[in-house]
Amino acid sequence: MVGDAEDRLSVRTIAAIATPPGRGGVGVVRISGPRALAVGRAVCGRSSLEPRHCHFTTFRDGQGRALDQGLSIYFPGPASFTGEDVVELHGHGGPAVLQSLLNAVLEEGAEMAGPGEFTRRAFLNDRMDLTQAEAVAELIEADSTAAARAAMRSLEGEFGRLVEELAQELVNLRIFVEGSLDFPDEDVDFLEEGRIRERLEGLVDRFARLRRRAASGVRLFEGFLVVLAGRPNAGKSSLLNRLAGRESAIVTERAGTTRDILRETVTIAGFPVELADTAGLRETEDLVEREGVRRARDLVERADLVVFLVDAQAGWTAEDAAEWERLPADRRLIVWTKADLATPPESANAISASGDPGIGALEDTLRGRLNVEGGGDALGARKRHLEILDRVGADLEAAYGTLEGYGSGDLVAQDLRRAHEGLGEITGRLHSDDLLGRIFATFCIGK
Ligand SMILES: Nc1nc2c(c(=O)[nH]1)N(C=O)[C@@H](CNc1ccc(C(=O)N[C@@H](CCC(=O)O)C(=O)O)cc1)CN2
Ligand SMILES: Nc1nc2c(ncn2[C@@H]2O[C@H](COP(=O)(O)OP(=O)(O)OP(=O)(O)O)[C@@H](O)[C@H]2O)c(=O)[nH]1
Ligand SMILES: [Mg+2]
Repeated sequence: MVGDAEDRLSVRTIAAIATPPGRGGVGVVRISGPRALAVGRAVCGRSSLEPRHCHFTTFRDGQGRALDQGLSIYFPGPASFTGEDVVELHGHGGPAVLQSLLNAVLEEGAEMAGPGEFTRRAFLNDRMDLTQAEAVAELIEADSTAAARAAMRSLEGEFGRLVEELAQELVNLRIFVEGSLDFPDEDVDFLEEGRIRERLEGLVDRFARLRRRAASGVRLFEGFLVVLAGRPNAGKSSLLNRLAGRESAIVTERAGTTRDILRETVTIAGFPVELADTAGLRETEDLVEREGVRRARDLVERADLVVFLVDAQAGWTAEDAAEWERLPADRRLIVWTKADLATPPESANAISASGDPGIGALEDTLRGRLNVEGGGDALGARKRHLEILDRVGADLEAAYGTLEGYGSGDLVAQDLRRAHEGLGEITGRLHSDDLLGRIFATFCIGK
């Protein structure tokens, strides 16, 4: 018991300003750890704080100087955000007053929290799994309601639950396959009895659906890069301005107007899309323009989609054909411009500054090509998750392939074990200090 008490006290009591820097109506200092109540009582000058009640208090420093008036709340562990004793001081939201409140708390023995340390503790105290802890950060980072909704699905545990369900099914399969290894003579029977093949098929399907929903969630945060490319004067800058809804780029009748890359972010079906206007593609002696063309060609390589604009009046030239051939074949789209001056080929994507055809059809085409329709069931996720899901997917495919091939239980078992371990890294069932360090380092202090 003495050991327990010592363990408990060796845990640092942490504190930080939980509200963003700057001025606001209210600002919050949060304290968590074994000494939270003692620290809170001292700063609030009260001998008691009733659990989960709001108290109106004058906060004071060690010399009894009044710092602020506010509300204090005590959440006894484990029924708190971190699972530890938590005290919150809700003061006024000014930088100096909050800093003085935090200083008083630190003087009473609390220590400054590191980035994400509150949420890290919530995870380590089993208040949430790793997908939920990461969803807290995603929810805070979300810039669109669609992204926030996806983060909320993960915060409520949907992502973690789906991963756990798949992991459970993997356990069941592993029991059958590894069981078959102990009885090599009955190899085939064991595998037959467990209907391993159908179940693995089902697992691969469910897994692919989860992968798609997580990828959609990552996209909601990271967005798409759409590059407007084409010959000089094709109308790239004009299109950028129309899609952005403002006169962002210089438009003139002179070919070679744009040299720098110009970026505007728009929202398509809830996804952030970065549009990049680029220098018209051509060989040129002009030093500045040549650098612009080089940058345009570089950016095209990183685009999720290249919209290749062709001047309908000038028609499809040999130069257009040559430039089109240089674009990545699976990520390019032709759009005819200046449809008010000449008729583009039938059923081609066409736009015109005159408004007929308008930009609505092009936006629909972009939606389709970027495949954003599936955003409605997105799960808040990060690149880290996709990397793991890709690895696990490859393991499952390998297991299936082996089973199809010659049914060696040994290799199948190995692949399934690897897949199972991968899923553990998502929820944090398997975690290292190093992994947690990398994840929580990206959080803000006070979270
Ligand atoms: N003032 C304040 N607002 C906040 C937070 C906070 O820490 N403080 N949060 C921080 O991110 C979020 C809310 N998260 C929280 C999660 C759990 C508990 C909590 O006390 N849980 C207990 C009791 C639950 C209950 O009464 O039903 C528990 O789970 O046992 C509190 C906040 C957003 N708003
Ligand atoms: N009539 C008509 N003129 C257009 C249309 N789109 C662009 N233009 C004109 O075409 C000229 C070139 O347009 P820009 O948008 O600057 O073309 P760009 O592709 O950015 O050209 P560079 O920056 O030189 O590569 C300007 O005079 C525009 O007003 C259109 O749909 N109809
Ligand atoms: Mg331009």
